[in-house]
Amino acid sequence: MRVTRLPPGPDDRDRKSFPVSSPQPAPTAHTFQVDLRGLVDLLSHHLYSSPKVYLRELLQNAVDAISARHRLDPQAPGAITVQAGDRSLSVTDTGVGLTEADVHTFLATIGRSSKRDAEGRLDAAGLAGARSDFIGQFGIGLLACFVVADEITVLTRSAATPDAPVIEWRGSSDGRYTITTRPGSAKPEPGTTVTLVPRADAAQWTRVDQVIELARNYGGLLRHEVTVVDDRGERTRINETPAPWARAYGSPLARRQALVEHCKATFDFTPLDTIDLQLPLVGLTGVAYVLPEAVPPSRRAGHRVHLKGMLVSDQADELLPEWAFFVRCVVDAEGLRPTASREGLYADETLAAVRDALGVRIRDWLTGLSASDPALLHRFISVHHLAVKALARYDDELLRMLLPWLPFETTDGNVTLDEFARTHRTVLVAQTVEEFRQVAPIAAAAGLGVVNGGYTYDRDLVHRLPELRPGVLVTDLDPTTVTAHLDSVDPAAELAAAGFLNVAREVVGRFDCDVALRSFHPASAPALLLDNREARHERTRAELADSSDGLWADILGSLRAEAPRAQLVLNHLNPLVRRAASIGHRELVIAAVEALYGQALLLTRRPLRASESALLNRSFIALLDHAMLGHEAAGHEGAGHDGPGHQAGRES
Ligand SMILES: Nc1ncnc2c1ncn2[C@@H]1O[C@H](COP(=O)(O)OP(=O)(O)OP(=O)(O)O)[C@@H](O)[C@H]1O
Repeated sequence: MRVTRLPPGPDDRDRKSFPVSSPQPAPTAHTFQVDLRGLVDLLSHHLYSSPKVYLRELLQNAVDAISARHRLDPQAPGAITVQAGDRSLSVTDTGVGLTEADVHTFLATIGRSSKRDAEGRLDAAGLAGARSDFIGQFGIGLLACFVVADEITVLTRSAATPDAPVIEWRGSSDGRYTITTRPGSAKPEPGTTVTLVPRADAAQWTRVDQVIELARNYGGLLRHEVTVVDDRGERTRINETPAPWARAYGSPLARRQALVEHCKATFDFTPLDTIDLQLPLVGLTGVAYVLPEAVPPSRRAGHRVHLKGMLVSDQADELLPEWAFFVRCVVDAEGLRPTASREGLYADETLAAVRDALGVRIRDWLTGLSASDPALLHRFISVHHLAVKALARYDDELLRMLLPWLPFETTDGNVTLDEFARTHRTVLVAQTVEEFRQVAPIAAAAGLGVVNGGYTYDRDLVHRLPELRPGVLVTDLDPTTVTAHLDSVDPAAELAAAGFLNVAREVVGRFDCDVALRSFHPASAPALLLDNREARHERTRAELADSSDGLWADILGSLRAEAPRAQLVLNHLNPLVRRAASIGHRELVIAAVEALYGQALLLTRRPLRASESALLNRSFIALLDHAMLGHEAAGHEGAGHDGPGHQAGRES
């Protein structure tokens, strides 16, 4: 390998020097030395993800060489043959070939590429030609061969200079190379053959079955014919051109089936649908396959991106917007830039524009389905409704189009918001799943319409309903709304229970909770605790403010907000509540209220605070104590078969 000595730059002559007392000795120029082994180690361990990239680099050089030859002669043959034997591997192309001078300049100079001009521009003239013809650009690709072999042999004949001799170049991983002129018969036609003898530890990468698999993976979409030949002369065709989505088929159904097969072979799933992708500005074509099963949005997308047919990445999640996690794509593009390892895409403005444009395409497919194939849309939504909801939150048009299809959990069952709003002009939103579970049956019995807003995205989406369906009112479920819709009890019963209710208010008032007596179904439920998140936060804040002092208490105090108090609704239809309302024993009433409150509290399934656990404990002990006292008293009277509740009911 050669390291180019840098000529003195014009700046060296013009550079101004600072005044110094004695003349300085003239600086001596030196040249960087390159330790090729160190460089190969860097590439193999830090740039490339696996030794297998050697084949990609060889295929890519062959493709570029054919492209360069086609610039000279569009009729020239374009074929690549990989010979995979037990002891060596070679890649032969019918490309432009190299003269001896080319070999010194391009092949043997690290970082030099015929695909850029001397200033490093990609749109160089001459052999390089237009950038858009080539995949390579960095001038390091051939080094990937040293990851699997210690020596590379290149036998080449130039098409650009037909009378130039056949050249054999042997490069070694220690940095030395030799050049030999060979007779014309050694390579009768223009083109290049690169041969490697793998090191013992890398032999697995050049075995014929591995080579076929790698060639299919990297080169399955190459536009020139690629064939792998084994020791016995058996030929395996690697690619069929054009790409599956660009071929002509007898019918739309035949095309559809072919793409389904392609998806199965590539991603191992049967797609729900396929979306054609085309962005002529960057020469991109391809297809997005819709996943038949839901995936967590955080899962990496794994799109396959080819540049000019050559696979660059099979994990390119930056190709589509994050929300499009329900598709997997295969695309082939002209105008995207690979990174130097050629295992990812360079994150430039073009990639950002491509991502946006592909996002629009996928969104259009989605919105178009509602008109073209409602049954498919239905299936899609039942699998991917979370993805669609995530998307619809930020996309008004999509929300408008898909709202009629999105399912929500409501007091009418699993229905769409549109359907729900037809029967409930006021839509109440429970903010947590627990709140919904607890309140929904009672609210439904009272004729209220409640949507479970406890799931990700649902609350936000329901609140946007009035924008799309004017006249519908959406409001968060709060305790007073529910209580207002439950049947009130008749004034005489309310009066009779007044003493009991006063004690109850005293007991639960300490927990910032009001008490109401109502009749509601199911009658088996003695009490309902209506509470919401804001009210709870407000209470926690107030508690903290009370227990802190100084500045902290002032800060917490200034955050005070008007939040609805919790409400304990006692059910007058419930026999236990009626009985509790009729007893006059103050301590037993207190224990009963604490127990009713505690039970309603447990049904909310939220974590209990220390004071609430203490209340539950207290009421349990008090009731137990009371039951045993009652039992003893009954024993004395010789009426030991009455249950404790019965006893308690009789005390007055
Ligand atoms: N099969 C080939 N036929 C003709 N020229 C070749 C062939 N393989 C390599 N070369 C020449 O050797 C140069 C260096 O190749 P190398 O693979 O190291 O880098 P590159 O292809 O230019 O860029 P990259 O590092 O991006 O792959 C190429 O620019 C090309 O001029």
